[in-house]
Amino acid sequence: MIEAETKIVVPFHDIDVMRIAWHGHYVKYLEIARCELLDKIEYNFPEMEASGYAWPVIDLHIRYASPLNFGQQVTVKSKIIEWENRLKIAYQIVDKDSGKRLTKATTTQVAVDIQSKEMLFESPKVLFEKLGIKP
Ligand SMILES: CC(C)(COP(=O)(O)OP(=O)(O)OC[C@H]1O[C@@H](n2cnc3c(N)ncnc32)[C@H](O)[C@@H]1OP(=O)(O)O)[C@@H](O)C(=O)NCCC(=O)NCCSC(=O)c1cc(O)c2ccccc2c1O
Repeated sequence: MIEAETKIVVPFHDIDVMRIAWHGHYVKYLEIARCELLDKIEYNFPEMEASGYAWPVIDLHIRYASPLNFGQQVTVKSKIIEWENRLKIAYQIVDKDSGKRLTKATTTQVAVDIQSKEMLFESPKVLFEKLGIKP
């Protein structure tokens, strides 16, 4: 399945009074990783828009198992785990050096027809084509 690995160094402007990454910033780390993953299948935002579908995030889950520290080098591993009816991506944030798992997360996106603004209950053919899978 399609996977990506994205390097992030926890920046000073993301840390809180405990010198760990504030929980809200994780959404950006996932977004950066997701864009890299979607670029791999050439179906990131511009291609989605050109295909006639918006893909809003409708669900997000994050398990903050261990904190991310200021300056820590981490790898966000992302992979597509569902595509038939919705686009679900699973993430693991691991320490770059030790490989220790720090965070688990998932996001779910659904296709919305840009013209009609209606949600599709089955993913459009274009996603299957991008994934190299027969619908
Ligand atoms: C809270 C924790 C310190 C608990 O850790 P602990 O290890 O004691 O707990 P668990 O046993 O449940 O383990 C958690 C997780 O780690 C896995 N694990 C444990 N040991 C190992 C090991 N040796 N090797 C590998 N893995 C291990 C274990 O399996 C569990 O994983 P699962 O996925 O299986 O569940 C710790 O969880 C922790 O520090 N978490 C990070 C918390 C964090 O960074 N949160 C975000 C920043 S805090 C923040 O944003 C924030 C916002 C606010 O608005 C606030 C407002 C007011 C006050 C504070 C705020 C605040 O802090």
